[in-house]
Amino acid sequence: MKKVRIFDSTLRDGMHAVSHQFTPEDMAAIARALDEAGVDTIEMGHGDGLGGSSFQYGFAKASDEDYLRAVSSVIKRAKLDILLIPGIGTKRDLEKAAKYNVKVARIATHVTEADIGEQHIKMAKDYGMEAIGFLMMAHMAPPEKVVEQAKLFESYGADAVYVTDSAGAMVPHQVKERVAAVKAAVQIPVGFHAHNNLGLAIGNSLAAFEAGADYIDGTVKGLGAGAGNAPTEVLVAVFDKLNVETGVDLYKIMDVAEDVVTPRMHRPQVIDKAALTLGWAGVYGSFLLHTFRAAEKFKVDPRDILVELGKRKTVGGQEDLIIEVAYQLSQSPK
Ligand SMILES: C[C@H](O)CC(=O)C(=O)O
Ligand SMILES: [Mn+2]
Repeated sequence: MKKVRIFDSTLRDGMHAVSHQFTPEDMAAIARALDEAGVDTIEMGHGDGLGGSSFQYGFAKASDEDYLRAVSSVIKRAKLDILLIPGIGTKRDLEKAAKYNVKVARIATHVTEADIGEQHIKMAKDYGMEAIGFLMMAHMAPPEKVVEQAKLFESYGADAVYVTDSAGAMVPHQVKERVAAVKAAVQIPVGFHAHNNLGLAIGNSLAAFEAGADYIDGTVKGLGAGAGNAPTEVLVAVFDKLNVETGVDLYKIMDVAEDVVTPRMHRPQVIDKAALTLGWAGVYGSFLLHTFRAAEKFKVDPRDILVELGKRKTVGGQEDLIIEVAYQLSQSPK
């Protein structure tokens, strides 16, 4: 029987959908339920990774350490995972994570900037963690470039590498081309992380699996940045129909969705016009909340801001440009 490893990021990407306001108790309740359902790997933390709680990225309800303590104390089977963007998270954050039995560190860089993750991959390995390179905004680079960058991560000692559709901007053939090219070029497992801005998160995840992806990301109820991610419970059902082993109990993960996560959601996870614009314009998912705030402040249509950010090919870390774009749009003649 074929197998796929499911990474659930409800407690990390899902934090974007609740403005990073899950409490440590919320996280512990969801983590316990995911663990009992058989999810292989559970990612947690601020939506922008360790160290993300800040004026720039939005303050979380609690500190990284409070979340780590709460979640690590309830997990029995699953591997605990964190995401770290070099520059937002630091060595000290990794050190903290190691103290709380974190087993997997995903080091996230823009798709053309794997080199800024070299030290962090090595540090994570030194802490005995599984270290994974996470190439964000993969739609912005052609397959050859994604391969070049994946090979860099492999050369730094990464245990796996991800093709990440941060903007939910890819259609299935683009996912297949990138995943298949990376799979053919590296010796390590390849993962795929979808966003649902074009309604393709499940379809793209399947395309990735068919192209050879070994690891697939989901979040319960699809909770995540923009229109969210591939819903874990749907992934489990679909893989089951295809006779692909996930290790996750389907009824239990459905129950996690309905009984544990839904009551804690701030709004339904839908493809609204802003999220659809993110996918269509190819803009970074975590820009959405900042865009709403700027649109409100400068009285402009959030879609105009997103389209302009797409034209300027903005990447994670350029959040301050959102204000600038909103201001400029508010000054331009109607
Ligand atoms: C920090 C981002 O939210 C990482 C991620 O999940 C993505 O790029 O997608
Ligand atoms: Mn994401």
